[in-house]
Amino acid sequence: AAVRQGIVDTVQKAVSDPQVKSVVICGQNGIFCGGADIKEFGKDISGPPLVPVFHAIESADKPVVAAIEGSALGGGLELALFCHYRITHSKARLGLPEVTLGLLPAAGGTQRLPRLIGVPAALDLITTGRHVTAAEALKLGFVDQVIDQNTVEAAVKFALSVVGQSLESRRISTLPCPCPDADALFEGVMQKVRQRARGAIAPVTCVQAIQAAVTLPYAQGMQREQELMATLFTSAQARALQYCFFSQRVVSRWSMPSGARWDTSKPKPVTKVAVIGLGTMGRGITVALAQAGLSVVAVETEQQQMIAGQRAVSDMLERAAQRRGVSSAVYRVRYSMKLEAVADVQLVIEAVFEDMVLKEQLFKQLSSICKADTLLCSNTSALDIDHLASQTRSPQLVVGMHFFAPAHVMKLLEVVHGPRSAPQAVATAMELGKRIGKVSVAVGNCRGFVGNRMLMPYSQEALFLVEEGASPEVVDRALEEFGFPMGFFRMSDLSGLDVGWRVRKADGLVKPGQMSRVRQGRRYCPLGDLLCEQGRFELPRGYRARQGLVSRRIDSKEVLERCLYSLINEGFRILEDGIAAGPEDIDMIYVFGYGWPRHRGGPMFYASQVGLDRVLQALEHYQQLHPDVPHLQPSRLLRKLVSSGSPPIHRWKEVIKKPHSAL
Ligand SMILES: CCCCCCC/C=C/C(=O)SCCNC(=O)CCNC(=O)[C@H](O)C(C)(C)COP(=O)(O)OP(=O)(O)OC[C@H]1O[C@@H](n2cnc3c(N)ncnc32)[C@H](O)[C@@H]1OP(=O)(O)O
Repeated sequence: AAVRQGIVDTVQKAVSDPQVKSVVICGQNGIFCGGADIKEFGKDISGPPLVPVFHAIESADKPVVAAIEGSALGGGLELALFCHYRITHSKARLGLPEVTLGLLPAAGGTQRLPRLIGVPAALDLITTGRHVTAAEALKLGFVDQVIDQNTVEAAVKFALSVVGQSLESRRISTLPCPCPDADALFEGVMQKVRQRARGAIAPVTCVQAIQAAVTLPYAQGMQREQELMATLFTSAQARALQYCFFSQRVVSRWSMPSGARWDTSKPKPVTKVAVIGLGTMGRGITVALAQAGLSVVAVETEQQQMIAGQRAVSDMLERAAQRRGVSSAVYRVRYSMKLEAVADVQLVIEAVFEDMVLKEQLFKQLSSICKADTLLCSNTSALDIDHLASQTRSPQLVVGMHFFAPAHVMKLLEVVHGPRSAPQAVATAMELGKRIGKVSVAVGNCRGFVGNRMLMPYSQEALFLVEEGASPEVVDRALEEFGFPMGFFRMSDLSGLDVGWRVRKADGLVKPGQMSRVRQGRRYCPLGDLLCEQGRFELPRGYRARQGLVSRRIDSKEVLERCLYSLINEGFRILEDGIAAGPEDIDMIYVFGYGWPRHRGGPMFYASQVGLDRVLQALEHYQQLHPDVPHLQPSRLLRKLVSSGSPPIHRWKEVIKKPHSAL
C-alpha cells in the first residue's frame, strides 16, 4: 500500500510539474519491482488503485522511462509497460508470473503485452508465467535497450535525449492487436492450455483475457480483464498457489529436533563431490551436480554399467548444453572403477542398488577411504540412515540426500537427518541442494522418510479398490482428474512394477504363489506381486473370482477419499512423530516430488480446505467398513486438531506443540 501511494503521489507531481521535462522510474537497491505484495491478497486491500495513475503515465506529454534492474515481475512489469520506454540491465529478469499465483496480470498486462509483442508470444508468457532474460525481452520486443552499465544513469541520459519527440507510437493502448486466424489460434491454444493446466483455472482464464484484447476495443478489454480477475482473486486455487509460494520459502528455513536451525548452522564449502553407482539415479545426480559447476568423481565398479552410465551422462550434458546455448559440463566429470578415487572429495553421494547389506559395506569402506571430515550421504529412498551412520567412524557426518527420478529434472530433494546427524552436515546438504536448483526439505529418519511413507497407504488403497471392483483405469482416471499427471497404476508401470516388489520382498511380505490376503496381521493385496511373478497384465477379474470377492461399482469420490485421505492421515502421523517440521514441508515434498497438483496446495493444505472434520468423518466411515486396514484409523493429531476447532493450517503447530517430538 505504501509503495502504491508513493507511486501515485510522485507520478502526479512529476507529470504536472512544468519544470520536469522527462521522468525516469526506478526501484531501490538494484531491483525495479517484484509486483504486488502477495501477503496483501488475503486481506482487505488498502491504498490507492494503480491503473488510473498508470494511464496518467502513458498519456503524459513528457517521456517516462522505466530503468529496469534486478526484477520487473507482475505489477512491476505492468508498470513498466505503461512507461514510454524501457531500458533494462542485462542481468534483469522480467515476466508476468501471476498465473503461478492463481491470478492473471490485471493491471493491463493481458491487454497491453499482446499489442506490443503479438498474441502468440503474449499467450506463451502470460499462460506459463515464465521469467525471461533481458536479452529475450529485447528479442520479443518489450524492452528497448539492454545495457551492462548503470541502468538509472543510462535511463536518465536517454530520457533527456528524447524530450520533445512524439510519444504517439509509444502509447501501447493506442496500438492495434492484430491476430490473423484468431478463432483457430485460440481454439488450439485453449486445448493445449487446458491439457497442461490439469484442472488449474488461472491459465485458462488468462487465455480468455488475451482473447478480449483481440476482440474488444482497449477500454472494454481492460474492463473484461478486471471481471475475469474477480473470478480468480478469491478462488480456492489462488489461495493454494499463494500458500505454495510462501511454503517453498518456509521449507528453506529448516530446523532439527535439537533446536539447530538454518540460521544457526553454517554449511561447509563444497566444490568436489563423488557419486557412487551409475544406475539411473547416479547418472541424474551426476548431471545435476556437473551442470551446477561442481567437480564430480563418478564411481561404478561394474564395467558394462560404467560404459552405459558414462555414455548416458555425457549425452545428457551435451544435450542440455545445446538446449541452453552454453558450453557442455562434460569435462567436470571424472570416471573411475575404483572406490579409492573418492579420497579427496568433500562430499559423497551413494546411489547404489537399494540393498542394506551392500550399503553397509560401502559406508564402512568410504569411512576409511575418505578424509575424516568428508560428508557421507545416501540416496536411499527408505532405508535407515542412522543404521548407515553407525557403520562409519563419524556418524555425525552422515545424512540422506534422497533425489527423485529423473534426478537432474525433478525439483525435490529430501535431506534426511538421523538422530546423530550434525547440524552442519544438514546445512551443507541443504545448501548443496539449493546450488543444484532443488527445493530441499529437511526431514527426520523413518521408513520411507516423508514422501514414500505417505505413498504406502495411498498405493495400498489403490490396490484394495481394484480388489473390490474398480478397474485400474477407474482409479487412475479419478486421480488424474484430480490433477495428478499420472494415476497410481500408470505411475507404477512407468517406474517399474519390480521396484515396489523388491521393497515388499525385503519387508518379508511377498510369498511366491500364495494368495493370502492377510500378511503380518493386516489386509494385504498380492495383485502387484502376482503381476510380477507371472508377467500378466489383466489380472483383476480372475483374481477376484479366485478370492471369492464380489465386485461392486466404485465411484471417483470413493477412490479419491480412500487414496488421498489415507495418504493425508499418514501425513498427520508424520507431523505427530516429528519427522516433518510442519505441514508446509509435507506439502512441498508432494508438490515437487510426487506430482500433487500445485493448485491444490499439497495434501495437508488440501485437507485444510476440504475441512478436517470431513476428512476425519470419511476416515472413520472407511475404517468401520475395513477394520483390517490400520492406515484408515484416524491419527491422534487429526482428532486433536478437529477437537481444537480445526484451526487454519498456519496454526497447526500450536496444536502439535512439540514438533520433532519422536526424535
Ligand atoms: C507496485 C505495483 C503493484 C501493481 C499491482 C497490480 C497487480 C499485480 C499483481 C502482482 O504483481 S502478483 C505478484 C507477481 N510477482 C511475483 O510473483 C514475484 C514473486 N517473487 C519472486 O519471484 C522472487 O521472490 C523474486 C522477486 C524474483 C526475488 O527472488 P529471490 O530469490 O531474490 O528472493 P526470495 O527468497 O524469493 O524472496 C525474498 C523475500 O521476499 C518475499 N517476496 C518476494 N516476492 C514477494 C511478493 N511479490 N509479495 C510478497 N513477498 C514477496 C519472499 O517471500 C521472501 O520472503 P521471506 O521468505 O524472506 O520472508
